[in-house]
Order: sequence, then C-alpha cells, then structure tokens
Amino acid sequence: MQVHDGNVTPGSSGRLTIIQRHLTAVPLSGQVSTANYPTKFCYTLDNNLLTTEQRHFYEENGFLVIKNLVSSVDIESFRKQFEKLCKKEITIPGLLIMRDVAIAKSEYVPDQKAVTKIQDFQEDPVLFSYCSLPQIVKYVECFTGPNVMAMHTMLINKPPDAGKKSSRHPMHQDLHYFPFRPADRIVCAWTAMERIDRTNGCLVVVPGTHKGVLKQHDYPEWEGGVNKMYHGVRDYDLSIPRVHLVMEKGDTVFFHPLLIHGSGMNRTAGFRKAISCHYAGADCNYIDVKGTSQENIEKEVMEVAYMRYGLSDLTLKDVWMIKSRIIKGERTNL
Ligand SMILES: CC(C)CC(=O)SCCNC(=O)CCNC(=O)[C@H](O)C(C)(C)COP(=O)(O)OP(=O)(O)OC[C@H]1O[C@@H](n2cnc3c(N)ncnc32)[C@H](O)[C@@H]1OP(=O)(O)O
Ligand SMILES: Nc1ncnc2c1ncn2[C@@H]1O[C@H](COP(=O)(O)OP(=O)(O)OP(=O)(O)O)[C@@H](O)[C@H]1O
Ligand SMILES: O=C(O)CCC(=O)C(=O)O
Ligand SMILES: [Fe+2]
Ligand SMILES: [Mg+2]
Repeated sequence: MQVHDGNVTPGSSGRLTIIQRHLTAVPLSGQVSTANYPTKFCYTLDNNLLTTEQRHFYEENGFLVIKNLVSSVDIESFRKQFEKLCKKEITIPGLLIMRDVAIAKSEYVPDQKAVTKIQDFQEDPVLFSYCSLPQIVKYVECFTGPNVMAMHTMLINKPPDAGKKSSRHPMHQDLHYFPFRPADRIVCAWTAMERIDRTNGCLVVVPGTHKGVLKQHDYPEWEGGVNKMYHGVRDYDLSIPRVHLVMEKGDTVFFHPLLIHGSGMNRTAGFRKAISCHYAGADCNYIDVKGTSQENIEKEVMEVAYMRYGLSDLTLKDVWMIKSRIIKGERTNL
C-alpha cells in the first residue's frame, strides 16, 4: 500500500477484515499489530464520506490525500487573483503579503517574484471561495464536525531557491501557531496548484506524529537565514523516516495539526504554488498560551499585530477572532 496516497486499496479481503475487527473489538494479538486497527476512532468523526480504509489511514498516519479534488478552472482563478494581488492591482483589507527572507531586504519589485506567501485572504472573495468549496468542506466536516470555521488562510508561492536554502520550510507542527483546542477538531486542507514533487519542494510528513504532543519550536539554525515565523521542531530527529507527498494539480491533503511536516527547497525556476485553509470546529475553545511552549510565537504574532493594527491592547484571541470566518453551521465559541 502506498503510504503517500490516502486512497489506499488493501487486498480484496482487507476491508472485511478491518470491519470485522472494528465490530468485534477483539484485539487479534500475534497477527497484526492492533495499533494498525484501532477499535475506537479518535481523529475522525462518524460520517458517510470516508471509507473505513480512509478513516483507518488518517487515524494511523495523521493525513489523507484525496486526488483531483479541486478543478483546474478554480485553480486558474486563484492563480490570476494571486497575480493581481502581487501587482497591487487589487488591495484587500487584512491581507498579508510576505516576501522571502533572501529578497526581503533587496529592492522592492511589485511582482509575484518577490512574494513567498500571502496570508489572511478571508476578505478576498475569489481566494476565499477555496475555503467554501463544497467538495473540500464535506471532507473537513469528518474532522471538525458540522460547525466549521475557517481559521487561517494561505497561498504559498515557494520561490526558486536563491542559493541559501531559505525556500525550505522547517519541520513543524501547525498547532504551535494555534491558541485553540482540541487539536483533533482542527484540520488543514492543502491543495497543490500544479504538480509538486521533490524538485520544487513538496510537502514532507512524518506519519503517525499526530499521536504525539506539541513540541517546543524555535528558529532553526540555518546559515542562509530563515523566514519570519518559520519555527521548526527543536532538536528535530532526522533519523525518523519522512514521506514525500508527490501531488498533482488539484490533489488535496487533509492533515492533523500535530503532524510534523515541512517542505523542501525549490530547485526549479518556477514558483511552486499551493493554497491552504486551516479549519476548526466552532465548538473549540481558545486557550491561554502563557507559560507554554507557544509563548514565543505569541510574542512574535503580537508584535506584528501591533505593527498591522496599531492597537496595543489586542490579545492573541482577538487576532484570531478577527480573521476567522464561519463556513457552515453556527459560530459558537471560536
Ligand atoms: C500554520 C501556519 C500559521 C504556519 C505559518 O504560516 S508559519 C509563517 C507565519 N508567518 C506569518 O505569520 C507572516 C510573518 N510575516 C510578516 O508578518 C511580514 O511579512 C513581515 C515579516 C513583518 C514583513 O512585513 P512587511 O510589511 O513586508 O514589512 P517590511 O518589508 O517593511 O519588513 C519589515 C522587517 O521585516 C523584515 N522581513 C521582511 N520579510 C521577512 C521575511 N520573510 N523573513 C524575515 N524578515 C523579514 C524586513 O527585512 C524588515 O526588517 P528590518 O529591515 O526592519 O530589519
Ligand atoms: N539538515 C536538516 N535539518 C533539519 N531539517 C532538515 C534538514 N534537511 C532538510 N530538512 C527539512 O526537511 C524538509 C525537506 O528538506 P530538503 O530541502 O532537504 O528537501 P528534501 O525534500 O529532503 O529533498 P532532498 O533531500 O531530495 O534534497 C524541510 O522541511 C527541511 O526544512
Ligand atoms: O511549503 C508549504 O506549502 C507548507 C507550508 C506550511 O506547512 C505552513 O505554512 O504551515
Ligand atoms: Fe505547516
Ligand atoms: Mg534533504
């Protein structure tokens, strides 16, 4: 079975065996590790969409790839809108345009060549339509439940590496950035806007790490510089096997916020594009990150928020409440 493809098809008897084990809830010791066949689902909710195999795959691995989920027509509209935003033909309130650290201090070029990522496009009707695509939201509900909030939006435009490897994204857990819980009701949808493989810096994941805890994150000690807020897991263990997710245009990966992941450098001359949204169940709760490993990112986010909004009495919760949007159901807590 291909670990990088969520659409796994076990042998003809595989499905029956899994269902039987699930129903009888009897651990079959000595044959197959029961860890492969949990009798209780923790990371997915009961739903009519995911196959039993897909549920087991996500439960075990912390991610699920669905092929060809977003149409080329939609992707081209996101690409055109992105270009307009980079050229400043349109401005959108709240939108953050970020340049790569390697060119951030060079002369400003009003073009996509200078942009590594845009964030917080919740006020852009074209890009935000990605977050409401019914075929995406239908999968999202399997993880968040019926009250769906879009918490964080990004279009990542990984630039050709300028020779300093700064186009890499260090290995991290997205939960480091999020002051809300429970983690199991949060999911990221990340769609490849073109073919993405190791040459242009695909997503790299460490399967199963969603079962662990949130780790301490810091800036990695990279000689060529690191992008602002690109924290990585401290003392990341390079010996744990990683899986490279090679994806075609429109393929979408759903992944858990504790899954350790990153992305490699872009060795091509093109700008590698992906669009993503982090969703959470609206019934999640904000937490206070004071005294936790997340204090360092809170400090940075609040410094940037002060620059952006000019308000000194904002809290981290306020920042998240301002940019999040209800997608479906009722906005309860978040
Ligand atoms: C799950 C998810 C949340 C994971 C993630 O998304 S991780 C990444 C999160 N990233 C962010 O939230 C975005 C952080 N970026 C920003 O807030 C902005 O792009 C800023 C870094 C503040 C730059 O804002 P901008 O309006 O472009 O302002 P300026 O061009 O005047 O630059 C201000 C100072 O920042 C520096 N800068 C700009 N871009 C970068 C960069 N990519 N990496 C490191 N430093 C950078 C720039 O050199 C300038 O510094 P000084 O010249 O003042 O020393
Ligand atoms: N020496 C390292 N220490 C910590 N993290 C690393 C190291 N090398 C790579 N990584 C991380 O692993 C991910 C992939 O990085 P990298 O650029 O090496 O690409 P790759 O996918 O490993 O491709 P290849 O090894 O084929 O060049 C990125 O998140 C990167 O930050
Ligand atoms: O390189 C990518 O597209 C992934 C970025 C990522 O993991 C993030 O911004 O949290
Ligand atoms: Fe991430
Ligand atoms: Mg490598």
